[in-house]
Amino acid sequence: MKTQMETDLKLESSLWVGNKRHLAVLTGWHLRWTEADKKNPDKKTVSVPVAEVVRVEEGRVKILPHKSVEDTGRDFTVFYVKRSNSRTTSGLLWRLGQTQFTCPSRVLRDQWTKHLWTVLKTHSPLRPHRLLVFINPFGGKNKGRQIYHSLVAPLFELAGINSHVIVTERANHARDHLLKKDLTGFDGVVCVGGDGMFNEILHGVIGKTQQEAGLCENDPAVTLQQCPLHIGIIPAGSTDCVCYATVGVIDPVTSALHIVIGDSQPLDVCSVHYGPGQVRYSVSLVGYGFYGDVLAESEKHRWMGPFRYDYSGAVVFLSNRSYSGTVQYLLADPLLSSPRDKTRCLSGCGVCSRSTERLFRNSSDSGSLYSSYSGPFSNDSEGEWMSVDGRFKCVSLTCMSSSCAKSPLGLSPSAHLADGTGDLILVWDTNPLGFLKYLHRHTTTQDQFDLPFVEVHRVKAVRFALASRGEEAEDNESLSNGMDGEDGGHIENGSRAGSLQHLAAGAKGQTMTSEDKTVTPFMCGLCCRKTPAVSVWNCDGEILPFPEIFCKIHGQLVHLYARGIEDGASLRDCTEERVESNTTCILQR
Ligand SMILES: Nc1ncnc2c1ncn2[C@@H]1O[C@H](COP(=O)(O)OP(=O)(O)OP(=O)(O)O)[C@@H](O)[C@H]1O
Repeated sequence: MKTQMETDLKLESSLWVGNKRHLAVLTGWHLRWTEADKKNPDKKTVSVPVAEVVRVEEGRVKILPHKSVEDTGRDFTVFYVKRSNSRTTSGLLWRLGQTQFTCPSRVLRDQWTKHLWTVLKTHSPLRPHRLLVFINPFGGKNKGRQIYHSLVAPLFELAGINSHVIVTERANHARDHLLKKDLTGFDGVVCVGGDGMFNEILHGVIGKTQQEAGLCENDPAVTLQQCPLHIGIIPAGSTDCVCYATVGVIDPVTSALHIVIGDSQPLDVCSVHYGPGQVRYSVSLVGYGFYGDVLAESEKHRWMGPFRYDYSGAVVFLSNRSYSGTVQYLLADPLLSSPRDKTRCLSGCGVCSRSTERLFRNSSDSGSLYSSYSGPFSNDSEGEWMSVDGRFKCVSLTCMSSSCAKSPLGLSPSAHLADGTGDLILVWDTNPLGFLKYLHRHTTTQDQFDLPFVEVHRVKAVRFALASRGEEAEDNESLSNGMDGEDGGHIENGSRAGSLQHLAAGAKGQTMTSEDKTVTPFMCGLCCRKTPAVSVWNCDGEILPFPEIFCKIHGQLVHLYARGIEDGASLRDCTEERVESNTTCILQR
């Protein structure tokens, strides 16, 4: 069915592109042009969604090496998003396409530009006009400034975006600025850096929103206010996992174009409450055990650069540790989706869009999540609380697939960006070979959950408590016994029954003793029986100083300038083959 916009705004003319006559058509949704030569059987149509038109300018416009405009009175230039395949990753790269049209008269030219500007305004209400940009000059390979000024700033300028740029001088500079300064007039915040820098900005934006709403973000019972400022990520870090999982490629030009056209991707955020009333936010990994130990170990080897993660991973793997604890989790509705349904959260994801309505319908009473946590377990209206205890290699919670270049499908390949849930992955204690198999599957397309010692649950909240010292001693003993003769199966030394238990007990977080915090030198677990009792939590690359935590997922708390991972196969069918050859691609890296 045609919309009002489509029927009202149809414009069709014969225009020149280069030295060839074309039939150009503008509807409410698309700008299309096709070569008018009836004899040419190979003529192609270029079809650009209006939402992906970056800029329309009168005259013949060139932007490289410097912007120049030649106005003959009959020309106009359209800049738009053009897709191409990436040679290095599986995703689609976005580039700036440019086409010059020549009209038979100035009147027709004015009619075309006026119509294009009108549809652009109507279609893209979220295009930013003013942005606050933070550049971490020391992220990744120290190229943040260069990436921004050579690849991103020219696009912002072309799109008429006014940017206020701050090069950070210390860690938490961006977060403090966001919390303290007046942000009136800004449409969004841009992070030029890696995941650590994004996390800083995430804390600043969420903190500022709650501050202005008069809400106490440390209180897990509070329903946090959705943040009005969009966040854009220009990848310039070492891993750039959040960018990869929300855009599909790590490419500054692609990300800049998503910002320019005002794409909007809602994102779930996990609040992690620990210690006496403290909170941190996570969008990718909250991990205890292996992932906590790898982070703690890698902090000692920062001088190695990004290689420190591989090195520390190997060291921690060889230490063969496992930890006791009790994990309690509030199950999400299994009828809506499942972490093993083999779907992927792609651009326009049905699960996320169905969740949008549900999340906002329930937002008025979602504070009751925490009430269920502090009281006895029950099958309340929010879902079912479950409890398991035993020894784990790792306990991980992720709000997204957490895919990255090294693990293209991620920690939980079917996790959704914006459905108000997270995936809890419990890897029970197993022998080193079994655990290696689990880790290796992250780098392949094999199902990492199809192992007897791994389970995954789609959840809305999680609580982790340490085992009591008595239980732990027992566990350690059974660990040493269980080591012998196991091959890939998990070592049965805890309760996996999913028994319903009382949550009130131990609700207060236990702090680590100084003995727990002391880093024991890692040694091969096969020859070293005494392992430390407590690990640390890795919260999106930050170490949490308390092992007992409560996590709650806040559906769609923030919005990114992104649209989720595009399905390359379907887009290739509908756009790439129809792009004509004389369309130039500028700003190519
Ligand atoms: N000027 C600065 N000096 C020192 N540290 C900074 C500065 N600006 C930001 N930081 C901090 O540097 C940390 C790491 O930065 P960033 O995430 O950009 O790069 P990275 O660690 O190389 O990449 P990734 O996080 O993707 O692995 C962030 O936690 C941030 O708080």
